[in-house]
Amino acid sequence: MQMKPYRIGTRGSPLALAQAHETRDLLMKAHGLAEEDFEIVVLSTQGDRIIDRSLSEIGGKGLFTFELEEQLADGRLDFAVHSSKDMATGLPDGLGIVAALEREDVRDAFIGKAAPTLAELPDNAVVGTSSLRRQALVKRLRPDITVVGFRGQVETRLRKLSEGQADATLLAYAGLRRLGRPEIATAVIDPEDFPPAPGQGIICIETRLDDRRIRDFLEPINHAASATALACERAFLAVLDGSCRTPIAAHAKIGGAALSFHGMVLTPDGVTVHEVRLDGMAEDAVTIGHKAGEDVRARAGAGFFESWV
Ligand SMILES: NCc1[nH]cc(CCC(=O)O)c1CC(=O)O
Repeated sequence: MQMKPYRIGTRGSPLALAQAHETRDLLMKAHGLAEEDFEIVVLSTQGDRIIDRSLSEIGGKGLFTFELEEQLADGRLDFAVHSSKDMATGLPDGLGIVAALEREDVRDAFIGKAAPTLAELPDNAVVGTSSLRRQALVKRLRPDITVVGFRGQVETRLRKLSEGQADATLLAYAGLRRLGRPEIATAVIDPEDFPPAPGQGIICIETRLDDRRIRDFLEPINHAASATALACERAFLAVLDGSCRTPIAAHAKIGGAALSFHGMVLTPDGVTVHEVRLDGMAEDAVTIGHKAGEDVRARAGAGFFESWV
């Protein structure tokens, strides 16, 4: 019998809290535990506090995890729940992603005020997004469109839309579903045209790699196909992510023992696109992601990743 409650670290945004609760509920079910057996520890991260600049300007993804990782490393937390999409390519020594939950919808949602879909937006419309990937993919499909920075929680972005700061915005459909707000999407975009960020829609759990007890505790809620897709997409990212300013999309589709990978690297203006598709076995997920990354890197040339830094 566990005497002290398991300490789960999370950020405090409504989406982060929904993800922490989902994880706790799965663990309660898997182990026959009660709510009192868990303590949800909410930490504010730099990424939550700095909302007036884009993430690529202020240093990228580790900003959403640093404070959680500090407390993981020194034992104040047992494990932390994250959106995989927000995880840096390299994690601090001694920490690792040890479980992934079943993937939610992988697609991006379009929230249009001027029109319900990207294709139907009027000429020279304005799209609000601070994601370089979404910016590049939008510009690729609609070069006439102007992209403006848009950060903050869902409610903030909807307010900006209603104030007329943009004609449309894009959000992960997974996030809208987890928040119970899927109906605000006016369209859901085909990932073949608009591939997701590596790890999009996958909740992952980070802990100390040497904590056998916690790793065993988390094992029953790990979703094998999800973990495989995540490993593949992160291997692709690891080859390419010279800087967080590179728009990168990656989607590993798992069907039984087979894996089908689709990746893209773009310039932020969407003009230059390097696309890769690679099929293989799910057990070779990391090799496939790595190979796809090497392929894109070779085609893009060394200068590609430094050209706009
Ligand atoms: N960068 C914020 C973030 N991190 C993860 C999600 C969505 C949930 C997910 O992909 O699992 C979001 C919001 C968004 O992109 O709309």
